Amino acid sequence: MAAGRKGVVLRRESYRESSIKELDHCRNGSVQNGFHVGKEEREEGELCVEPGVRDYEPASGFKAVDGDEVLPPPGKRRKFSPIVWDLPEKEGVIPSKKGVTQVTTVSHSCPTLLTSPVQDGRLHGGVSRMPPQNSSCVLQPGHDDQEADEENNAQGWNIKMSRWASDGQSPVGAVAEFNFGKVKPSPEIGEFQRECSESTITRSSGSNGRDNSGGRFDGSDSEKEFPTDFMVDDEEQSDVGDYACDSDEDAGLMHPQRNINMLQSCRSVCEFEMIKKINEGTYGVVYKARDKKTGEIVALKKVKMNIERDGFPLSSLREINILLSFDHPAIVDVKEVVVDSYDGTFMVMEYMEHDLKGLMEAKKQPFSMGEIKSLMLQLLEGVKYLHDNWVLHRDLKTSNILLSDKGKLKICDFGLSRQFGSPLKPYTPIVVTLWYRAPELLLGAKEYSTAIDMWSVGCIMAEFVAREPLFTGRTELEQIDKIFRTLGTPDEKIWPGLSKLPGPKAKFVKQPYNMLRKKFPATSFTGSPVLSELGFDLLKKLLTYNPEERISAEEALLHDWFHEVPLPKSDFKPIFPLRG
Ligand SMILES: Nc1ncnc2c1ncn2[C@@H]1O[C@H](COP(=O)(O)OP(=O)(O)OP(=O)(O)O)[C@@H](O)[C@H]1O
Repeated sequence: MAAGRKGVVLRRESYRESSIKELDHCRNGSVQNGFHVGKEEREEGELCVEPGVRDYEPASGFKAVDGDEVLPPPGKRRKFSPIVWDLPEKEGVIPSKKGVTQVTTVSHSCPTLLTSPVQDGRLHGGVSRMPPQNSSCVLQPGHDDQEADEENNAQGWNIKMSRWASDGQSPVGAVAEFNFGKVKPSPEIGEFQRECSESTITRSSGSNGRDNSGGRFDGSDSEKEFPTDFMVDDEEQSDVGDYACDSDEDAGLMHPQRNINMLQSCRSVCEFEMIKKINEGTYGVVYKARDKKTGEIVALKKVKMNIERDGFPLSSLREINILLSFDHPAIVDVKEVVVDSYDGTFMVMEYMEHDLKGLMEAKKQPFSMGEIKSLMLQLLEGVKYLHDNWVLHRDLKTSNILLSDKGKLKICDFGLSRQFGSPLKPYTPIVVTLWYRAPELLLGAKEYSTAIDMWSVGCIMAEFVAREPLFTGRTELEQIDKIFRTLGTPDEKIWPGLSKLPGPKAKFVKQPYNMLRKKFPATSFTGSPVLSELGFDLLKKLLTYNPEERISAEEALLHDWFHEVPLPKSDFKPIFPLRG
């Protein structure tokens, strides 16, 4: 295994119980994180997330399955620590001490992630912050949808259990899904404005909107409809976090069993002025918007509700969860989560002027080699940070890399790569992602590592230089074929274990030579940037077949190419064209 590579199959030995602050957080109406995850009755190894900064803190560290102690990097601080790497004793369920499967549930008004015990395919009480009995809570044990399988694991997320493992390995525990009533398609900007101006707010006298009930609700309230609307009036918007409804109960802001005013955790999207729609992806529509209070320009990503399953996509929850927890200059910053009156949930992100895909298509001038090095350094720093924090991005591609007009790079779109390889969704042709997919995945590897991201980084580096994607297959077979034709057909000698991979048994092209250098000649007559020997060496190391030998982000950052002239350019001139 290449130095610096982390074994991604981890077993948590133990962890120090964190103090439970989420209830207070909600009551205090903090809008800092606007989102939190937690549970009141924690079992060993359950998701434990809370808002606020705290140290990364497994008391006794993690152990890789091969027994090597793998400690998180010293001195790393997270906003909070959302990811727990428990490996279930038995694939298929998320075990807990009591042998109870944990499911993840989501509040309708603010994506508060809750975990609750499930037994016999039913949610069981005992956890006070549960949705009401009549909130169309649908348990789907043994759901065969791959996404659902993975969603089951969102709270005890574990790479080994992810969709990158085989279908057979995918856990098939129960999944809780809540039908929160209205699901509205993504609104256009005009609709936002209407929604915000037509709506009204009712204030409760003397109430600051916080949970003053002291848990006064009892089980009898659980028969009530769980209203999904709450109204906010324009005029009241300045009073952020200080509004409430006539009665928390009537407004549905309190769940009878939760004792939490969930609304207080999230601001309303009406506090933002929509400027334009930037893009629409598989999981969300992204808008450019202005925070009416601060004037700050932000990007709002509206989470697309899962209409068929009528629920909050847990892959989006995971994205929110990860992005709220990470803090790195090369990872897009999610500031908070806001909601609208139709169950809409938006991630408020720092706004970036470009994504690399759009920019490379629109930009007439190629990036200079100094700029390419700077972009690669930033990308590798971001990927190293993810890998240091035990996260595989799994969907690195140019459209998921954002760039400011000053050349600051940020990785975005977390939690979506789990859709990789699932039945095609109409919005995103899978071929797009296929292009960056590592050969071990194409060949059906059940175990994988950080190396899959490094392959994608190699494809991106090649694209920076050539200004076009490197391998552009339309199907998995075509993708493999294109890779083999360029890099040579691998064999057991250069990739031990290859023959054991389950992947397609098709007869692949026999290409004995690596033709990569032909695509990236050392000289150019067109004036486009050329890869030096050192640059080509790094590219080759990124596009190495054997994942065990593929260069890690840590190693790549130390590569001599970055010390060779032209040096990485630190001062980008404003990049044009700006997004239209
Ligand atoms: N913070 C941001 N600032 C500016 N633009 C952004 C931001 N985040 C996302 N975008 C734009 O929106 C696009 C889609 O975003 P994102 O990839 O997060 O959505 P998605 O639904 O997950 O897309 P995909 O179909 O690729 O999975 C990006 O390619 C980028 O152009």
